Amino acid sequence: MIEQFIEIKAANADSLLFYRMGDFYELFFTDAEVAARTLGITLTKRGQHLGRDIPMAGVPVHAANDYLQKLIAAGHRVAVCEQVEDPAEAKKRGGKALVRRDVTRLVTPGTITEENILDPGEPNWLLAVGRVKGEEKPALAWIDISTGAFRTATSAGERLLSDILRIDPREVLVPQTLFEDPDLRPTWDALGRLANPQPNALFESASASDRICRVLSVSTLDGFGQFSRSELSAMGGVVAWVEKTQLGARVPLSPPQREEGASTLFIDAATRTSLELTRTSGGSREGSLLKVIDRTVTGPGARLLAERLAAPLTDPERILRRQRSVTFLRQENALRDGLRSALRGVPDLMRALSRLSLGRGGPRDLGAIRMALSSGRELADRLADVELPEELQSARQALHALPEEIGDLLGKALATDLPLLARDGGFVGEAFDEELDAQRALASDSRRVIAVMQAELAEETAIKTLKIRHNNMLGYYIEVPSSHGLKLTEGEAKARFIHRQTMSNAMRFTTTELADLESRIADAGGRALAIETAIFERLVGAVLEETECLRIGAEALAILDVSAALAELADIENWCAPTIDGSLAFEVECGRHPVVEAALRAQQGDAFIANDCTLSPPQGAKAGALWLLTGPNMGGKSTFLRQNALIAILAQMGAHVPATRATIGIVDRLFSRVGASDDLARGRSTFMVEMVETAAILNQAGERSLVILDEIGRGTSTFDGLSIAWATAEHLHETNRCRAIFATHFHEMTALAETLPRLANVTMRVKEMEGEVIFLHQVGKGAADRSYGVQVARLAGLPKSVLARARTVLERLEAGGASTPGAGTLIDDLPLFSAAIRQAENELASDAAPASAHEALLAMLDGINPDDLSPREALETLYRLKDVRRD
Ligand SMILES: Nc1ncnc2c1ncn2[C@@H]1O[C@H](COP(=O)(O)OP(=O)(O)OP(=O)(O)O)[C@@H](O)[C@H]1O
Repeated sequence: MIEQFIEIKAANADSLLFYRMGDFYELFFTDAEVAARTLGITLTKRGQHLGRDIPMAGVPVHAANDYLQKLIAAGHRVAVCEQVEDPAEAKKRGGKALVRRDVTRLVTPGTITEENILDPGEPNWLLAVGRVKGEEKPALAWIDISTGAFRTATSAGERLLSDILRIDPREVLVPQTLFEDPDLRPTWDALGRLANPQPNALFESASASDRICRVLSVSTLDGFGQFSRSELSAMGGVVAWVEKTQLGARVPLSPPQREEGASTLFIDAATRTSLELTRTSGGSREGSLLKVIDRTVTGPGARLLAERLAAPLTDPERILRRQRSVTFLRQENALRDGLRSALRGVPDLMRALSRLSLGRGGPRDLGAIRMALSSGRELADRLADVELPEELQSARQALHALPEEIGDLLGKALATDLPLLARDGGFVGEAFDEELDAQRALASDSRRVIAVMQAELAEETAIKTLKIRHNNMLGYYIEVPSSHGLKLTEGEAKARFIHRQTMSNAMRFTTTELADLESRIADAGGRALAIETAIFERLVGAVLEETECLRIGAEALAILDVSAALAELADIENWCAPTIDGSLAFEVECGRHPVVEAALRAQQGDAFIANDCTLSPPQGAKAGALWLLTGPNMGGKSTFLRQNALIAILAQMGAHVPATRATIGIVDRLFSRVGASDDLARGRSTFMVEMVETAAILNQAGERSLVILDEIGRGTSTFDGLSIAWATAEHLHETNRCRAIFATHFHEMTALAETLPRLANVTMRVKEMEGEVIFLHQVGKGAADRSYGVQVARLAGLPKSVLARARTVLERLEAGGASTPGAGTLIDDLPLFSAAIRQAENELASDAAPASAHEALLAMLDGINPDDLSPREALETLYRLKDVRRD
């Protein structure tokens, strides 16, 4: 057996092998060790191989899905190996012949379909990258086999990572040569375990067309548009992987849809992470913008919302088409409520359809389609006779076009309570199939028929205590007390009653009639199941015939859900419909940050303070404005920066926005540099990360971009930082000419307003009362004169002694007037240093023993608090120490 395992494992080396043995999937060797570690199951051993114990671990078949889920989540792939022949067949080959086994399915993160493994609100994209020689730009193709969605796009080297992150796939297939391309190394490193290198052959562009045509059952791809060879390579790769993992099952793919690069707002990887659109920077959905705005009531709706949020549009007409649906449903309260309650509980039609198509579906999936069809009809009725905006009109049309006859057929065929698996039977309702009803009647009538037979036999034999019973060994039998048993073994009765067993106090018999009845009952059960299985296949076939129509209907349901959800959100949260046009305007009146606002509300803290933002080209100017935002720590600068970026995203995804009024001239690229984090894995310090991201912005932002920059240059010395921030602001203004907000603690930069005409100074207001600062969170014209860092440090709980010392240092620094006075002056002025130095100098002057000079230096060192020193001050202190030693 272990030889069979080794052979199958060798063909699936990069997967954990689930090897079916009875009611368990067993894992052996290192697979067993990995599984035991990941799943917390017991590691045992079974036999020996090459003189060593074979490690083994197993999971029960009935609970395999839960274990699969954990292994997939941990980034593993699993090959499920089943028995592929009847044990009886194997026996025919010889007593010891092993039952044939083979891999029947490869489970990988991007190819799962199980309802309990999938998240209902998230798509499960499998993505492939392709790039052929002679074509510079890599292409992407991605499929969600749980719904059949199939997309493709052309990317570019520098934006490959951001494009991949926008799609947010569960698995990324990469041709081996691209995986080894040093230029793309950082992309694969950033993707980590998601990237799955595969042999180049999988991505052969020449054979890709045929493969895709075969899967889509078409003779040519021409009808779907012209694809580049790189696109074909990516599409071929992703389709080949689906075929490989699904091992021949028919995948219900929809025709490939091309996404034009310029049609979506470009959001680079760092921006996407820092804005926490669909996940927080910690990776969780909780606390993301998506979580806060999601009011959808169905899984497909939640997925569509996430998709729209991840890829806002850049065509005003397409945006407005979506926005009009939201505005309409916002006004039509009653209709919206009705739609939402009808949508609640509508099952996930596409996922059910996909499972049926892959041969992994069951009666409940048919039930889901039955229910989705009847809900679709109900929703279409609700929308009938209403004057709808264009997008909703198309949705209504799609719902009207849903195949009524399939709904009726399923309605008639299916019972109310449905089992998970077809082989469990009992899912076809009564009066659907005569033969089935007859067989069922026979099976269920058996009790009555047996009771009648028992009464007749008791009368005939005059044995009142005669019973007909059943057990697994004998099946049905007649039982009489021993005292009567002999009667049945003599005379005429002997011919009729066939002796089966003698017990201590009873004897058991059967008759030809009873045996007949028994086999009829057993057959009836089997026959009923066979009829049901055939009906199941017929129903699945009929449903799959209508795949295209059902898919369009499912999309319509998702669109209704998203539009109604965004309308509900806008209504409850009091958002406004932004004006969208092709200008360079950016006007937000009373804008809010939806996530911070929700958090403040949840904490029952202060109300969120709304703020205006105007980045439209100032009078007479051709390019947008640059706001230089100063203000205290904790004043709300980052919140303000982010909220304006989020408003642009929400506006361009077609939603209403958290403001009282907004006009957004299309933004084509959005960049943000907010918050600092190091990237130790890639050997980059915090400052380095900041500079790399700033470089990306300065090199890419154009007139139509929106840029938000938070505290550029804080990770280095004051002068260096200020110089970089200064030059960056000038570059943004003069060269990039984009709309931008630049937050900084370098108050010196406010002087730039004198030379840069489109730059305006704004500040977060604070009030000082009895030495305390009160953050007003209000943005107003002008510049801040200080950062209130020490006050914020107090709020954070820094020790009192440190705060007192910091205040003294600050006072001296401010009195000095310069931004970084020489540390020498400071040391002289501030008591701790001067005391330490004086002590050291005294001790050296009095010709103290070297030990005491040493101690004096130690005392000086004790007096230094490195956190309080700027790099320059630190250097000066060092010289000072050296000087003391020289003296
Ligand atoms: N407009 C607002 N209304 C009410 N509270 C706000 C507002 N903006 C920010 N806050 C509150 O102030 C906190 C700090 O905001 P934020 O992080 O934006 O400040 P900051 O100026 O960027 O601080 P730092 O300079 O220290 O990074 C937020 O967590 C939030 O609780």
